[in-house]
Amino acid sequence: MNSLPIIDISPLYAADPAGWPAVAKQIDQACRDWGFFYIEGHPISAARIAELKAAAIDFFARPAEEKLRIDITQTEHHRGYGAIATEQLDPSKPSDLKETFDMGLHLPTEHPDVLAGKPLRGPNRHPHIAGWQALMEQHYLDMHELSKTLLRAMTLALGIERDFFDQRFDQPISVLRMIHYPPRQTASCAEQQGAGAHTDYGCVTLLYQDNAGGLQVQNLQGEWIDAPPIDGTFVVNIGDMMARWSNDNYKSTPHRVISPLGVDRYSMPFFAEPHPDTEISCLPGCQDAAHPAKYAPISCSDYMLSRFAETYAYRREEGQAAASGA
Ligand SMILES: O=C(O)CCC(=O)C(=O)O
Ligand SMILES: [Fe+2]
Repeated sequence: MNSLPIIDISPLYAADPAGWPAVAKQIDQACRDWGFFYIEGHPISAARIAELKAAAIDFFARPAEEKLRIDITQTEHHRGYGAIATEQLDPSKPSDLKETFDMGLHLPTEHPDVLAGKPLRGPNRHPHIAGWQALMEQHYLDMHELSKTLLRAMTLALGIERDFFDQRFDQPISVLRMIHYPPRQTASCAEQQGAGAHTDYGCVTLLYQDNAGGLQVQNLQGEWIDAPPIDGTFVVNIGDMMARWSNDNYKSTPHRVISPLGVDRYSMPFFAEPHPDTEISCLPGCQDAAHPAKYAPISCSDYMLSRFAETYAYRREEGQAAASGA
């Protein structure tokens, strides 16, 4: 087992449900074996992806002072631009050689969640680039729908109500991120990584990667294997919150990015996370007398904040407060 499964999800879009269970079974198996797989046959067009990549190249090439007008470290709601070395995904390595743009569900300042000061709730911060905001907002919605299609397939395999995740992913804290990895400067990857080894915090990640290469996934033997770019696909992986929700039936697998030498790399993960008040407690069907629930229930937002604190120095106090239930 040294290459990730590729699953054609197009039958999930057929009105006739006869083809759904076979796809659900493949997804379920891939989540148990690997926590990682590719999907093809999804509805996101090549033209959309090309437009997004062009937008990413334009934005990240702009002067630092322009990008830093929406500095993520200066916002309460974790939106906007993260300069190189803002994140350190692997604490045993130097900070990540990448820059990022993050957006979420836009909630205006008068929304009750924002007025109540709920973490991760608030307005987006977009660069002033013609067409940018409309493109990103449309893509956010389309990725949200795609993630719900995958989650619905999981409910079939897990034997839970079909709308279990639909309800919980209403008004989500999902994040759409653009990433630019400048070319690696050193021959050895030990001291300079695009993204240090990590597991994702959330439920399901859907990743577009361009054709530069560099994503690696750890297999069961602990070896790093390449997850090469495959045109027209997204790489899907399970995050820690879903591993916890599924009582570790679904795996959250370490991965990293070793940026190529001499080539800029662009990627775009969509991190699907539920509504912040969602209780993450062992899913029905994932526990029995021989396999009791391993994890205490926790709210989605408390879990996310405690994990952010490990990656971003500037969010540490808030994360410690969440972890201690303050
Ligand atoms: O850029 C990539 O290919 C992967 C990024 C990633 O793993 C992350 O942002 O969590
Ligand atoms: Fe990741």
